[in-house]
Amino acid sequence: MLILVANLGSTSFKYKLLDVSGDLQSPDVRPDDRVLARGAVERIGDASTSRCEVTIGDYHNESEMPVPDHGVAVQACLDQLTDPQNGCLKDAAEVSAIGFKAVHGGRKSGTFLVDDDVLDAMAEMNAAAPAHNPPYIAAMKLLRERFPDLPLVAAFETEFHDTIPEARRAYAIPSQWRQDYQVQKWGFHGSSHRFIAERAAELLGREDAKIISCHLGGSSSLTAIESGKSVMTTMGMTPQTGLPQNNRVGDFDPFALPLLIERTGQSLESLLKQLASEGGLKGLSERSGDLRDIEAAADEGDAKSQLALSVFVEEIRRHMGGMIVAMGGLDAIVFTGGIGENSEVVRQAVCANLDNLGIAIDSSKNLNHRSESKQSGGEGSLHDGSSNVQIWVIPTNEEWIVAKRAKKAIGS
Ligand SMILES: Nc1ncnc2c1ncn2[C@@H]1O[C@H](COP(=O)(O)OP(=O)(O)O)[C@@H](O)[C@H]1O
Ligand SMILES: CC(=O)OP(=O)(O)O
Ligand SMILES: [Mg+2]
Repeated sequence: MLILVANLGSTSFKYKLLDVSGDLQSPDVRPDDRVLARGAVERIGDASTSRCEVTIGDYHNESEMPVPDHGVAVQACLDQLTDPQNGCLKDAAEVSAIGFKAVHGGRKSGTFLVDDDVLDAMAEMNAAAPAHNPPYIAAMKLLRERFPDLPLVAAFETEFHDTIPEARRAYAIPSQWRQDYQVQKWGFHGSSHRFIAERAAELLGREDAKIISCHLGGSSSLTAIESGKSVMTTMGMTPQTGLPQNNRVGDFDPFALPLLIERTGQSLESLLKQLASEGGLKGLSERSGDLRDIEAAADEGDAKSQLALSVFVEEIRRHMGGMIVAMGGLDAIVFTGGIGENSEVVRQAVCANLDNLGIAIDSSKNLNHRSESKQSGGEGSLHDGSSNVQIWVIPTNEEWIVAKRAKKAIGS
């Protein structure tokens, strides 16, 4: 049984075609062995450097081409998959469903077959998730047109956080806003944090561990996980909140807005647009929302890029502290996502000087992680022998979680 999973990130488009036959709970199941095809387009919107990569069976190709938006990326990947020579989707009937790592469904939090009501629910949240929901809706419509007989499944990112206690979900606002308009901390990156919860339990050899999952990428969030369940997360009502994002603001005081309207003469709409596309790491560095560019510039002494890096790290540490107290301890920190998996600079700075809390990173393991974890697909531990808390890098596999959820949603 095959499921195609589409993952439209804020800066990327990734897909995997997965074989989900048989009992997926069995300990013998290895998600990496189930991938029949995968593809990724990075740096979407950064036309000069967008990178496309595709692997279908033994066929592998990497190229650079301008990819201005997710629509072009989805179309390019569909062309690869249906390519008469190397494609593996020549016959759509071979695929049982297309799963989407959908972001904000508002009144719909869970996993659903995509119908007009689901598309409407997502559209109602466009203003809350402007970088995410519109491209998902467009991709769902495109794929529905292209493969009218295939069920489409939306696996919303908020579902994993349904277990967070109310005291950590409620904003201190008039309670009617929460009751009537669901203004609350929803949390996102649920598929990634769930994958980390499952894989970390295997690696630690226990189900009851207290874990901080650091998903750091184009969008970033931390989640505190206790016994496999989300108990606290950094993103709130929308994926603009929590940590500074690539070009979205992160936590911010809404009362700066009336002041800015008064002093700049700009409209609320224009200021919100800037907070959602000119803020975050891009706003701080005035250079780029991509950490690779920021690290390179910081290295050359660029003060704004150095500040962007420091703010990002300080925010991660601030939330980590809150999570350790909320859980009453910590067994493991896991780094994942494009930044978490690749940036030794961020991992080192996040874990620095925490010996008093029993957290000690082995700097040389951290520095050499990329070259030494090739055999294990990028997975590996970074903690020093003296550390009470384990530190891991675990490449995320959001597509695997979405595929499992989609399989259930179509009743298989
Ligand atoms: N080698 C690297 N070093 C540092 N940061 C990296 C590296 N590779 C990717 N990144 C960061 O990861 C981000 C992409 O992360 P990813 O999780 O794939 O994003 P998303 O799903 O949000 O689009 C890039 O924007 C960049 O900031
Ligand atoms: C919130 C979310 O899913 O973010 P991204 O896909 O950009 O990582
Ligand atoms: Mg992502």
